[in-house]
Amino acid sequence: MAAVPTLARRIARSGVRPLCRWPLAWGRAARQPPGLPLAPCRAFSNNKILVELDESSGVAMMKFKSPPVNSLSLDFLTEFCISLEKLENDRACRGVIFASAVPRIFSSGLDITEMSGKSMEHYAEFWRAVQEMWLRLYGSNMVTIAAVNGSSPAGGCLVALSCDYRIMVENPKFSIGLNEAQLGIVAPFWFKDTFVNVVGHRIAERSLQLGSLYPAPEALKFGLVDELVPEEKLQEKAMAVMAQWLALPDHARQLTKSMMRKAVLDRLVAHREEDVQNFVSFISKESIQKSLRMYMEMLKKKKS
Ligand SMILES: CCCCCCC/C=C/C(=O)SCCNC(=O)CCNC(=O)[C@H](O)C(C)(C)COP(=O)(O)OP(=O)(O)OC[C@H]1O[C@@H](n2cnc3c(N)ncnc32)[C@H](O)[C@@H]1OP(=O)(O)O
Repeated sequence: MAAVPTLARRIARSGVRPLCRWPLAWGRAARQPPGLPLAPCRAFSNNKILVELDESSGVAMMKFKSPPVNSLSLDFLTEFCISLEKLENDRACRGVIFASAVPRIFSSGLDITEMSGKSMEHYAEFWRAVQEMWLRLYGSNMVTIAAVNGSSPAGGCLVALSCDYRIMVENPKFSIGLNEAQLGIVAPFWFKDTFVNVVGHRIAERSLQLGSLYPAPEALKFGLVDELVPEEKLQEKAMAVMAQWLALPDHARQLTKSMMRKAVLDRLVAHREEDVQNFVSFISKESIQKSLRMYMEMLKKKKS
């Protein structure tokens, strides 16, 4: 399997820079009365992701900072996996909240430029990184909460669906869903499985066939997200939900999570290379490349 060495090499090459070891403005520091000693907070950052871990609560905040739209490029996915692995191996960390540092967009999904006009080798490397991101996030032992502070189509929706809980800003201009069919492409079986596990078979089947994107209030109606809050309450709400989930013993929660998700994870692990080959042969078809080019053109025209 070429997958593991390739990603491992990219991880080894990538520099993750420690930023500081004291509290930052988003967590306890913001709530702590003045004059009291502050619990330590560790932060690290790479080019596209910023992580702050509050050691006293065991909660990390991972912020996506890859403007203009937090698209899931190969570099983004590699940095995401490195950051998640660091937290997973850190005994001080029990939960992660994911949010965007880019206004109005949580993530625009897979970076279309990684799937268009590139070599077969590139498509294979990119797809392995997408698989790796999902395997690590869906299979994480930590409590994972998506604080969806903007639109979140396709791969962005998958990130949110892979978490344990989703809180979205109540703005109806923000939409979420697996819209792959609108691009003329097909969500793979493990995107579908993850979706079915959240919303059920019927809603997933209809939404996938139509490539539906749902405004936040509609997404709430059928459980694609768990709750809506005003933007200014999002962080506070995510911390409160996290505290609820962390109140349980880790081992009981982790074993339960694994019981619920194992079959779906195992299915990709068992067919990983086949899934890569399937993606490469699908995405390199001229008809699919044409659809992607037209979609990118449509995005550009929408602006003018
Ligand atoms: C057998 C296997 C089959 C294959 C399975 C593949 C599964 C695929 C999963 C995916 O995730 S595909 C990607 C789907 N994503 C989308 O459809 C979102 C597209 N983007 C938008 O709808 C909008 O950009 C937005 C996110 C709602 C933001 O709108 P806004 O008006 O704020 O910004 P824009 O002007 O539209 O975009 C700015 C800039 O960014 C470029 N861009 C947007 N999204 C992507 C993307 N996903 N990948 C790459 N680039 C993207 C956009 O073209 C603009 O570029 P410039 O014109 O400024 O150069």
